[in-house]
Amino acid sequence: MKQIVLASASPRRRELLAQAGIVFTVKASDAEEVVTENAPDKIVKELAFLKAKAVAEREEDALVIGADTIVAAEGNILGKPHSREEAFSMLSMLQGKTHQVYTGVALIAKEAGKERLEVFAEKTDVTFYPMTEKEIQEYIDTGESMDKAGAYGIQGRAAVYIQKICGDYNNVVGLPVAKLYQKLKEFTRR
Ligand SMILES: Cc1cn([C@H]2C[C@H](O)[C@@H](COP(=O)(O)OP(=O)(O)OP(=O)(O)O)O2)c(=O)[nH]c1=O
Repeated sequence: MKQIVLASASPRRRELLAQAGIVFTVKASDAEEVVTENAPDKIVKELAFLKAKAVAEREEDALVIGADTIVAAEGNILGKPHSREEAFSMLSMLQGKTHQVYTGVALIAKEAGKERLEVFAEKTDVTFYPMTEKEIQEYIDTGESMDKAGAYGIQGRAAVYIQKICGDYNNVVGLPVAKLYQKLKEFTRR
């Protein structure tokens, strides 16, 4: 099989892909993340594609994987917070309710001058217990908010506020490895 390249700077995506037993190299994407879509599943697919494309342009014979994660809550699209205040308002929106986490994945295979593309999105519902203002402030103090969509990481201290999830846990952490593995099987068979 041709070389697999993960177009991501995210240590979590790296760990999840390695956990799936996939051998790969990492080349962080410098894609400009410009969104033209409105629906959350379309946004993550668009961004995953842009990230994969930026790396695939520099490859001759490789299968490049790009991914993007966002949170959708009551019509709002939440990416990474830019400030403490923004993190506070995101978590205030999420506490005591159910929201959706979307991860888009783009696969671009380049071989003998030809290019093939597969893009998909996976959704997971996440329900938060209610949080007091003090708990939200204390959570932000942990420093776990800033590099994560929706200002929380299910895999860290925020775990104590997760009442339930419906769907793939790994999708929330940033990469739906099970679906990706299935898609990779199909993709490399073709
Ligand atoms: C909701 C949630 C998000 N996240 C993370 C996954 C993503 O890494 C991040 C969303 O940012 P992304 O822009 O999807 O990815 P990234 O900038 O971290 O990495 P790259 O673009 O180089 O691939 O939020 C968690 O780790 N845990 C969670 O519970």
